[in-house]
Amino acid sequence: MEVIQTIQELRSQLSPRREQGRTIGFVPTMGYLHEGHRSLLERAREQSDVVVLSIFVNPLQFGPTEDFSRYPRDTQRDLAIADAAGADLVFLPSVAEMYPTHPPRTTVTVNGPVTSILDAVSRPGHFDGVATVVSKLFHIVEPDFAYFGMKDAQQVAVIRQMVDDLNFRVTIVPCPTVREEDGLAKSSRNVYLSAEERAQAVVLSQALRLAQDYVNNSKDAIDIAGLKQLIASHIRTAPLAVIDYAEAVTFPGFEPVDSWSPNGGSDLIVALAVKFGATRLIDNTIIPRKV
Ligand SMILES: Nc1ncnc2c1ncn2[C@@H]1O[C@H](COP(=O)(O)OP(=O)(O)OP(=O)(O)O)[C@@H](O)[C@H]1O
Ligand SMILES: CC(C)(CO)[C@@H](O)C(=O)[O-]
Ligand code: BAL
Repeated sequence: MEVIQTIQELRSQLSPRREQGRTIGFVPTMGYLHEGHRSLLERAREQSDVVVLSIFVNPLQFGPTEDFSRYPRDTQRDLAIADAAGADLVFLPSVAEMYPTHPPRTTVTVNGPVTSILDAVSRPGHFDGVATVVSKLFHIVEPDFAYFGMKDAQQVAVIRQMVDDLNFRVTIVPCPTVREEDGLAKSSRNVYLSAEERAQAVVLSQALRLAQDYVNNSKDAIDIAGLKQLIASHIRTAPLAVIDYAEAVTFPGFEPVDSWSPNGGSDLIVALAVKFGATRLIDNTIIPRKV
């Protein structure tokens, strides 16, 4: 496994492989790798000839009061995990390498319903930061396939829209959310949780399961306000939990609806953002329509 810090060196490593007709699979991350990241690398290893991992804590996608400077970092451990999971090249750029002018002179904005709700509202500018860095990384790596986790389902939708609208020649591969045994979605930020917060954080996945059961047991169209109330009441059983949002919107359109029927036109995504102290966790589940 090669560890590369500059754009020029990465391009010169990838060009000959591409010319030999080898497919490139790309897993962009912010590091502090866990089993969720590993599952993306393994999926890339199965599907692509060359697996590229990037580790870059992107300042552009953090708000001024967010955790950019304290975001967990452990490069040596990350490299060992990446190697074991079959990465061929690890791209570890500095902020100056990615943003020679900071703030950057040119950015990418994704518009429409997908960036009008949920994390787009709670984290203003976040998806511009994500779209900008991912488009730069796509231009640098020129992958055939890029792998993203569905824990960040709205991010997947934003990137898919960007890829469609700006004609990137990459196939986005969404990968399922990997969870702890009790259901908590794996996340680099779980490390911030105290023991008490960690124990209570199980309410997120439990609330999603409740939502699924509620829909499965309903014969009629679902009243979304009622569904949201059910989820929120369950989350509030955790005394340390503070709800940022607990929403249910169409998927993949991310459009608000008052009611939803499994016999209707689209799937439903139930999406949560919950704070425990300064730690903000997200999770979601997709409830499919009947086909
Ligand atoms: N539990 C998970 N299962 C599958 N994929 C995941 C999981 N957690 C993160 N990913 C995916 O890994 C990629 C890199 O994410 P990132 O490095 O931000 O990790 P993270 O654990 O989501 O960190 P954060 O604490 O910032 O939420 C993204 O595509 C993300 O969706
Ligand atoms: C896609 C990404 C690596 C862009 O910085 C980040 O948003 C993440 O880790 O999900
Ligand atoms: N996992 C998405 C990256 C972020 O929270 O900034």
